[in-house]
Amino acid sequence: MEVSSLLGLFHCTGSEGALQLHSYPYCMDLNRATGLTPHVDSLLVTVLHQSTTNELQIHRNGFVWLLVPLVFGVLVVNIGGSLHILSNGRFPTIYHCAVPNQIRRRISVA
Ligand SMILES: O=C(O)CCC(=O)C(=O)O
Ligand SMILES: [Fe+2]
Repeated sequence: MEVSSLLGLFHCTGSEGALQLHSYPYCMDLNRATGLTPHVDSLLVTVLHQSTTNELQIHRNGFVWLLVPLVFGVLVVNIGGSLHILSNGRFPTIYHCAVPNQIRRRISVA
């Protein structure tokens, strides 16, 4: 399916989207901090920049959480639930979360 067709389904006019800024203060006691709880993104795609720490985790094979490596200058693309449905699962969405760091504040832009 062409991107223009997908945008047509959502009645996008070419400038739809949202910018989310996340700041996770450091927390020495991780039992007292939740970060961003496990979820799937709902829209087509999320483009994420992790600036300081690699506390983004993805859920694989139904039981294991993997850390997404922090690579300088690299953006993470999360497939959203809408794209999962529209592509009949060809582009599967992924369950993910962000946990706080014990010594450094985490900042991300999505
Ligand atoms: O801060 C992060 O790394 C995760 C952000 C996220 O999952 C989102 O904005 O949907
Ligand atoms: Fe997300």
